[in-house]
Amino acid sequence: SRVQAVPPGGSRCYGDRLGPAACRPLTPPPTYGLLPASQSHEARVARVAVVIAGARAAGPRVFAARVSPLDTGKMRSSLTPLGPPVSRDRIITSFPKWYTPDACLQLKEHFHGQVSTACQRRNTGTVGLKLSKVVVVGDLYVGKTSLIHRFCKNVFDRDYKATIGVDFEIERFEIAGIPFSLQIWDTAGQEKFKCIASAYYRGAQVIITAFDLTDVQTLEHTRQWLEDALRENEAGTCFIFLVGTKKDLMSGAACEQAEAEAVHLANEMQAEYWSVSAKTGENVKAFFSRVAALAFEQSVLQDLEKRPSSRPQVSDGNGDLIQIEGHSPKTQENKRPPGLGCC
Ligand SMILES: Nc1nc2c(ncn2[C@@H]2O[C@H](COP(=O)(O)OP(=O)(O)OP(=O)(O)O)[C@@H](O)[C@H]2O)c(=O)[nH]1
Repeated sequence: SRVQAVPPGGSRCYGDRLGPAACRPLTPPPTYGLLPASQSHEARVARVAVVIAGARAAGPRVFAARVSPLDTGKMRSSLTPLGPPVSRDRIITSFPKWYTPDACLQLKEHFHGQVSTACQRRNTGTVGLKLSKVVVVGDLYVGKTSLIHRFCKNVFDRDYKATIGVDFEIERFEIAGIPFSLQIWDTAGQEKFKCIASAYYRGAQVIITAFDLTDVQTLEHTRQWLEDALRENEAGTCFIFLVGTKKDLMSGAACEQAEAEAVHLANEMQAEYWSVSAKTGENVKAFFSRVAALAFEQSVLQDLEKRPSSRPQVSDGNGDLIQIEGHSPKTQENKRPPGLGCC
């Protein structure tokens, strides 16, 4: 594809086939994000176009490096608790439940004991200041963008506008009294944009593989999407979700059949299964609350694990205390590496 110039304030569009009308408008970069807030929106749009153009010439790695979501240095400062309070429906006080016990990552109903204690003592380290990365992948037209927009903006657009490359939203929560943010990456399902989108898979704490409940082929393709996303991440570090979209278009036996197939595949993938509808909003909030809670808990546990003082101490026989190396603060409650299924 040829790289096109982006008109000031116009759409993000650099494919041959898609005209500006077919493209999603560029989300204005967040002020704490990748580009200086002092620039006008037009200037920032133009700069994104330049970055994209450079990246297309040099390959997706460079693109990822230039605007890497892992470069959170600038983001941290603005994610301090000084921001506006989170909206009520982003406040999570009890551990959100799974969709089905037949394919869920954790069957427990409460936060891990050590996490609850750390939250009560406001002793969650840097967790409240970090962004947890969530990547949404899946075939074109399955409804990835619609799902994200329903959750983040509470809107639904019936018209299809292909995602070009990637886009992201940041959603702030308060979990067990601690601020927590998800950075939700929407990736393009179209094959020709895959190389750009895949440059953003790295560093994901959560991978959401989406398929259309009305199209069984899109379910079959989720294996490949997951494989591609996992290739960019360390084994066993990601929570995996399999999400069937457009639930409003399914009912009765057909829905049960589609869900049964999906649950079967979710178990093979070690994923948690959810059915949602971006159109009606069914299960959308519950799903993202579950994502946020699992990611939050894992982040707190990892933070506790890193602290030398959290390691248990035993006497060395001479009256001195020594720390037990490599001991995890996790208890029986959470024995497996976070991210692996534990039903
Ligand atoms: N009925 C119904 N339609 C939906 C739902 N979610 C998405 N759609 C429609 O499905 C089409 C594709 O949705 P998108 O969200 O753009 O799909 P996408 O997966 O982001 O597509 P790409 O950006 O090309 O990867 C749009 O016309 C949406 O209106 C849903 O829950 N119910």
